[in-house]
Amino acid sequence: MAITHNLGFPRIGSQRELKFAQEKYWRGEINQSELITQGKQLRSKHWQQQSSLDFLPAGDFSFYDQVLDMSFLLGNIPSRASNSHTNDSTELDTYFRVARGRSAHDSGCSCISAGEMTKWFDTNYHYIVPEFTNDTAFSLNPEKLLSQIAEAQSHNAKVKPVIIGPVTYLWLGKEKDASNKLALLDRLLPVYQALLAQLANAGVEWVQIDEPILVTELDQEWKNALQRSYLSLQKSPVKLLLATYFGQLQDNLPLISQLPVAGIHLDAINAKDETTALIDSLPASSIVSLGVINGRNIWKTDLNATLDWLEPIASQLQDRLWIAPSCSLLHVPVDLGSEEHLDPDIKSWLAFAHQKLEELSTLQTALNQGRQHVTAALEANQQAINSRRQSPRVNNPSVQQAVANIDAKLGQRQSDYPHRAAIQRNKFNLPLYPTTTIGSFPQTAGIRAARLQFKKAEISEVDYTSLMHQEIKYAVDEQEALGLDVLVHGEAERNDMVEYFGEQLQGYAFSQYGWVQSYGSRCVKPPILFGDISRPKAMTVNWTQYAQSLTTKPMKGMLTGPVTILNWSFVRDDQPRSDSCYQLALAIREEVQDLEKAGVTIIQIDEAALREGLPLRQSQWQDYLTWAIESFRISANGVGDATQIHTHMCYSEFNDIISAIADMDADVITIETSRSDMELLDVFDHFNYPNDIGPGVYDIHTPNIPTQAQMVELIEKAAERIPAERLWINPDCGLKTRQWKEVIPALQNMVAAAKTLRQRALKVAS
Ligand SMILES: CN1c2c(nc(N)[nH]c2=O)NC[C@@H]1CNc1ccc(C(=O)N[C@@H](CCC(=O)N[C@@H](CCC(=O)N[C@@H](CCC(=O)O)C(=O)O)C(=O)O)C(=O)O)cc1
Ligand SMILES: N[C@@H](CCS)C(=O)O
Ligand SMILES: [Zn+2]
Repeated sequence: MAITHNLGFPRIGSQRELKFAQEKYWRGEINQSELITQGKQLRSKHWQQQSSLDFLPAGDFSFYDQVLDMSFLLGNIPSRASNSHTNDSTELDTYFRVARGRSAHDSGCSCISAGEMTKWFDTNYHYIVPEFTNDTAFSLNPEKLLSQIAEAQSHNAKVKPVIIGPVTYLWLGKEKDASNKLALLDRLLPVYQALLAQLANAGVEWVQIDEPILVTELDQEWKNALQRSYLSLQKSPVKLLLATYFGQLQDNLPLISQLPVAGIHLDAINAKDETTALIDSLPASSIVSLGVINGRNIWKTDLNATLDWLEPIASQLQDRLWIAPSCSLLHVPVDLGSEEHLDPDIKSWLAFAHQKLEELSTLQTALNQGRQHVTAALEANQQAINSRRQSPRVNNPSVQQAVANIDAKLGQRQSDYPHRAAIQRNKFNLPLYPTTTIGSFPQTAGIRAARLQFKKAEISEVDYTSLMHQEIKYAVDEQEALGLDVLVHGEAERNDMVEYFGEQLQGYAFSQYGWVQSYGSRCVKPPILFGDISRPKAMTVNWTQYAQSLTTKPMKGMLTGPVTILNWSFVRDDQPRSDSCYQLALAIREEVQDLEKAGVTIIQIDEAALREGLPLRQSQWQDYLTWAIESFRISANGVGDATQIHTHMCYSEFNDIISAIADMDADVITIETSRSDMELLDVFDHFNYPNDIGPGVYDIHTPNIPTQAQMVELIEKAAERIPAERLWINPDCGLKTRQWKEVIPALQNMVAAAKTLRQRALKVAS
């Protein structure tokens, strides 16, 4: 009998109830008990929605982030936040302080910097990085998890708590001093032992312990740590289901099969080929959990094909087979049923979290009772699979031909950088240390409310355009007043830098409620790339032209690049990612050329997700970088020498891919560096980056306002590595999540910093 379970359910709620409750709490509009009640109601609803499962997950809910929850469970709370307890502050307040920081301005107390945030493996989810020092001590703090387990148990179901394993937990964190985080394992393991004992006391039989690092290339010391950890946990009174996901085990397969755990979860979407080897290498008593429903995309599973493959495995494994989605469903939207406007054909091809669990239940019935018990469901599924395969809407021969015709010339600028730079210097006549911003200005409640009204047809397109023009004018006037050199229109009209383009490209569908948590309360609605991509008409030209008409300063045309659009969309599983990327590149190239024709002289093509799209295994990087960089070049390089191409990336750990970044051959690249105190620029000590670069001097992720002196110091550090003539001054990233009252003083200081540096340069010259 195959058993079903789930690795985790989306926590935001089908209507983003959690987001709205969190933000209300932070604004002081609801109190803590109201927030806690909202969390409880959501969990209860989500367990009801998962009631067909044999095991319900618990511990997958979070008020901000599951890694931060783990830090609190293990008593690893940064001292700057825990020491700032005031009499009336609670653990939840401390938790949010670590997650979000605290500005002196808001609290009247000293400011506390937020925990660092970084992406969760190769997803668009971001976690709060655990912090470690030589003095880090751990202590068990299990009340919250235990109470969620009790809540889940009240649903009359077996409950399987979900925790992050000790080795992945250490791997995810950052040493804040010279310590070696693996040295902390001996302090950590007793806390895990105590935790597992408490879970057993709570009536738990199985615990899912996640070690996704097992799909990455691990040094021997990390492999040893895994071995040591699970040897030390083998006597625990609960059974451990060791979960891996997001990829193949490859050379970690022999290691995992030796670990003394009661079961292994394998991502049988990405590592399907390893199933037999894993089964063969495990002891005869081991549970094998196969992740057969893709937890990273929104396509219906081909249930008949899955059963063709699974049935013999089920016969072999009998009661030892568990089935589940490949990973937590955190990465997919909640419920397709909420969608009212999706094209019916396309909707019939899709499955969100709720539907994925229905698929799982169908598979279970078919395996345990025979396919004849779910004939109708299997037939309907087959119809949907066939409809998608045969749909003329998926295939556009002219797009496929255009991709087949791509040749090296398409990725080449007319002249090399020094030649272009000379032409552009003459044309733009910018001062030393030119100042600019990354594109977006605050997405105010007013802007979002106007868009909502427009979407509900409560205001006309003319009214909406006029409201957005007012916002653009406001942003341009502010930038003029600030004295910035190269302006942006502010992106007011964009809901999101990827969804906005998805909405306008043929071959994309977009949902109403397909939200996925990106970090904290922030969500994204990845557009759905279902067919060959083409651009019916210009997407940004009118807005940019309008903005340019308001100023004599250069106005950057602002686009999202093909690699980022791809990496932040739900993509096709019926062709290689590279093919979809080249199609996007051709569409963006047309937009770039239209902007140039419309007189836009500087065009920024953001590739925020190029670095983060790197495969989890370094051995696969080169292949990815080859098509990703080529796609960027195709999109960017169809312009004349006098048109200045900028690109922007917010994750700047470039050390290992710097030559690929240089190969992009953008005239100017703006990057995130301020949070690392320019340390990320160390790479330029030994790599002579050839083009212009704007290392961010203003950390936009905090409300704290950088001073002029801080920014001068940062740029001086940058100038030690990169000639001043090639340096730009800008924030780390876009300003959409900030408020105008923060942005204005910060940019005033930034412009003043540039002026100070110019004066210093003049003095040196004279
Ligand atoms: C740079 N980042 C991005 C990533 N991925 C993307 N796809 N886009 C990115 O920008 N990944 C890495 C980082 C992650 N960072 C962020 C930063 C900010 C957000 C964010 O602010 N998300 C918004 C949702 C944005 C959006 O699409 N808004 C829509 C809908 C607005 C809305 O909620 N309307 C309400 C009514 C509001 C009102 O009346 O005031 C409604 O519909 O009910 C829009 O602007 O039209 C968020 O709020 O979470 C995400 C990732
Ligand atoms: N142009 C975008 C880039 C974000 S990575 C913005 O400014 O928001
Ligand atoms: Zn950015």
